[in-house]
Amino acid sequence: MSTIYSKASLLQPTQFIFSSKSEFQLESGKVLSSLSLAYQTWGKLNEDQSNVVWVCHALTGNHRVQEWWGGLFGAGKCFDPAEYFIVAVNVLGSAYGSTGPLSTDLLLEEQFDSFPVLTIRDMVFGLELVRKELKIEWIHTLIGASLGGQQLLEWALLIPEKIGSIIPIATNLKHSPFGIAFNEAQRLAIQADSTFYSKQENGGIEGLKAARAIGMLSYRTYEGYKITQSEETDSKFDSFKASSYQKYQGEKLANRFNAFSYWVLSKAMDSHNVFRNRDEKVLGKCLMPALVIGIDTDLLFPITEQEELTKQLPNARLIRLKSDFGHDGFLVETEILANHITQFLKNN
Ligand SMILES: CC(=O)SCCNC(=O)CCNC(=O)[C@H](O)C(C)(C)COP(=O)(O)OP(=O)(O)OC[C@H]1O[C@@H](n2cnc3c(N)ncnc32)[C@H](O)[C@@H]1OP(=O)(O)O
Ligand SMILES: N[C@@H](CCO)C(=O)O
Repeated sequence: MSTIYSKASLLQPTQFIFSSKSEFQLESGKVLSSLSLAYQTWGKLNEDQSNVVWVCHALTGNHRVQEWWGGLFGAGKCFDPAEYFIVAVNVLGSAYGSTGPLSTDLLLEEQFDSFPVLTIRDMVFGLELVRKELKIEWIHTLIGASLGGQQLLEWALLIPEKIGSIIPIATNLKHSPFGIAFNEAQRLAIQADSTFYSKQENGGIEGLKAARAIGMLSYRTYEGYKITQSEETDSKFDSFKASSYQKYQGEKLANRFNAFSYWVLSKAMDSHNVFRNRDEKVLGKCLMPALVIGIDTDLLFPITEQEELTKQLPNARLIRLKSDFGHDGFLVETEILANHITQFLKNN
């Protein structure tokens, strides 16, 4: 195990690696031969350890929250590191330093397309290891959207007595048939690239680009594309802006991610079901205040899913966020999000 905890007193985000040489048991029954989790802390843990804000990131996000949620985290923002001790872990299976399909310290039979199936619960057991390493016994606020919200819910069910409040955004209690179908369409695109099976770092990269282009359709909306990708002229019959946008988004992801992690994380998203092997009233034990946020145009995690979540959590309030940007609204509409969160933090 390795951390340099005292560095967390700096007001700059600081990166760490948690590592364990012990086998890590997965829900599938398989084990990972070793485990590393990249994480970041930002701010200072106060004396009574009451100021922890823990962030769970979405599919292709990472632990460096300032890079993708700068509207919520930073000096003068609703989660200001001068006030809060902000922790985020790069999720197990991802591509930003945590154990994933490209980790060279894994056995060969665990790498590339042979990386074992992960579930959201596996990810949360990874978060638990980091929490224990940091000796955090109380999380003031746990926040996460999309796949991050799925982790949040699983974690809140695992340690409800250690969590002060939760902010699940654009997420669900179990992944829908529609969501699984979207993920499968993306995995089919990856599989259609035969280099996915070549046991090389860049394997499946063309497939990944196509997968991202498909994914974008589930993250955005008709209206969003109309606003950003409409042509200025009616004279065109080819080379449309919307086409080059789709290609660009594929390239952009391919430059910062890999097909194997994308595969594994999308499978984990599919696995999400808080009711698996549990009672149907299980949410009743999450008594902490909850600010549930949904986006009115979200196709992938429609607001009916957050309505159901709000109904099942004993102490929850639902905010319906208006956005033209669909599911990705949680990354785009940070000003409105920040207003609601600031109000929630004042009241709890
Ligand atoms: C620094 C990092 O790597 S952050 C890593 C963490 N990433 C994440 O957490 C993932 C979450 N983030 C996201 O999904 C996205 O970044 C979002 C939702 C926040 C915003 O999406 P973006 O792709 O940045 O915005 P948007 O959809 O408006 O596209 C803008 C980009 O498309 C380009 N673009 C727009 N229209 C077109 C077009 N017709 N043809 C080609 N390119 C186009 C723009 O030039 C811009 O390029 P840039 O990103 O290189 O500046
Ligand atoms: N834009 C988000 C979508 C999934 O929530 C991501 O890439 O993580």
